[in-house]
Amino acid sequence: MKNIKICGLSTEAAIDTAIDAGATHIGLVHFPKSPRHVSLERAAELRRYAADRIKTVLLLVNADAHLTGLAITKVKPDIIQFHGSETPAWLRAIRDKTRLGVWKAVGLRDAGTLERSARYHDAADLLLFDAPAKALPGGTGASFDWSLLADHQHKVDWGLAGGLTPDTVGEALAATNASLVDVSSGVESAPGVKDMDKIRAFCQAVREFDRH
Ligand SMILES: O=C(O)c1ccccc1N[C@@H]1O[C@H](COP(=O)(O)O)[C@@H](O)[C@H]1O
Repeated sequence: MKNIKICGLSTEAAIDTAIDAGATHIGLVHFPKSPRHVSLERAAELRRYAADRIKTVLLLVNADAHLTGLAITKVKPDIIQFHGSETPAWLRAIRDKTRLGVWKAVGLRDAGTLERSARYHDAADLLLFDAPAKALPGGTGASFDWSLLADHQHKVDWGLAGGLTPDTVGEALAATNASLVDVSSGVESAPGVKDMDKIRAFCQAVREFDRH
């Protein structure tokens, strides 16, 4: 079964919807420039609310050591998703210190970017391939050329993100066979406002793919 991460949640109702719909992970974004930003206090509340019903992923972008430490202590996520230009050494240090799961987002521009992502192989537990960063590093609804991933021999666990929607996720899975899909803006009615019907439809589309 494919893993499903619904990212950028900010309400208890959206967490319940994601769990009921069969998502495996929720994402909480702590990045002030994002329309989905939640304070560390709110992220901690939401994480406590989700408890062990689903894996909680805390998303940070180029946070410094102080903020990263504070975020981990307060929110106590299962996994941290680094979505900026964090280095392999930084990821290794976090993993060694915290024993948390460490995911690294990689903006996939071309085959060269994919080759260079190998530098994270012994630093991250999962690579999340996303569209290249623009004004914001992610959560923009932009997708990329999935054929880049089609015949690649992956050496670590990996997931697919970037512009996925309930209508496109089946095609994306058929093109890439990703074991995890991650969506944010594709299940919203406006930036930062999750749409419960779209969350359900997204999860249903993935489960339909699983069945065939
Ligand atoms: O969701 C955000 O606001 C966000 C902000 C900064 C970095 C990453 C962000 N989200 C991640 O971006 C990808 C793709 O999002 P989308 O589905 O294209 O909107 C996904 O990994 C989110 O976790």
